[in-house]
Amino acid sequence: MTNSQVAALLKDKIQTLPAGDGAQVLVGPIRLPVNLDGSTVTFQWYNWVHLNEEELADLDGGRDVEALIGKLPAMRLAEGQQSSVLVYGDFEHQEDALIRMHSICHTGDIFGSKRCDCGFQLRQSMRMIVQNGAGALFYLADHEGRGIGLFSKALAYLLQEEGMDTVEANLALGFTDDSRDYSGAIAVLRALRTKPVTLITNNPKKLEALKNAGMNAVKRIPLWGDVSAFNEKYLRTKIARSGHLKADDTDEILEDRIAQ
Ligand SMILES: Nc1nc2c(ncn2[C@@H]2O[C@H](COP(=O)(O)OP(=O)(O)OP(=O)(O)O)[C@@H](O)[C@H]2O)c(=O)[nH]1
Repeated sequence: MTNSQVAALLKDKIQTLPAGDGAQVLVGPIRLPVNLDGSTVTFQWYNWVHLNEEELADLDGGRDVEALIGKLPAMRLAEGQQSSVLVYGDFEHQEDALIRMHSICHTGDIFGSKRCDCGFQLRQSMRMIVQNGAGALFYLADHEGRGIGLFSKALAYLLQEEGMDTVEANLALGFTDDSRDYSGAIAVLRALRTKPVTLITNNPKKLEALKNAGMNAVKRIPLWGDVSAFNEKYLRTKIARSGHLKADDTDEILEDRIAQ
């Protein structure tokens, strides 16, 4: 099959969204049945890659799908990471929709590490979105370790074992506490929905990022849980130093753990 024939099959599922110093090339929707607590739930999955202006110029601003197909092997995409979004229900039209901007956590999301609450938040937010009837889970691949990358997060973990908290460890390695950027995800959200969204997060900076980008994000639902001896300090540091907001029952959730 020629690149032109492949492009003809795919072109209706590929769009280019202006973002920052280039654009996101967004692919989807793709039907994705997911095992959620033993039930099969079908999401619509979208994936995107950021291309800079120079890369876009070779692709007629992203419109030349045939040229894009031809370039894929040389782009070595497996060496970087691409973000994606799982969409559920009538995300474009339902009045109330939940979204989660989930920062990738290799250790928590994939291995089930108990040093953080990320794996719990990932699964729980999927449940909440399905229960709500419509929503979207953005899985942000360039956010590892709050933007420091997996290798640096490994070093930060070692420094934490020497007594530093998460913020001190990031600073000691020459980073800020939090260098995450949401502009790519926001460009995609804008293409998928313009009605208001409610954000699942304990982090008010995420809501601010959406609001500052002009998004219709007014509400926030907290998400605390899966507290254990392994992540209690991490969770308390989030509240004490990183500006995460407690919910009405957060103290109870933390104290319950201690009583166990
Ligand atoms: N630098 C660093 N990053 C960590 C550590 N533990 C988890 N992370 C990363 O933190 C990110 C999640 O950020 P959190 O601060 O837990 O939570 P948040 O995303 O700001 O807020 P929520 O929306 O409430 O989850 C993920 O990318 C994890 O990889 C750690 O000890 N050090």
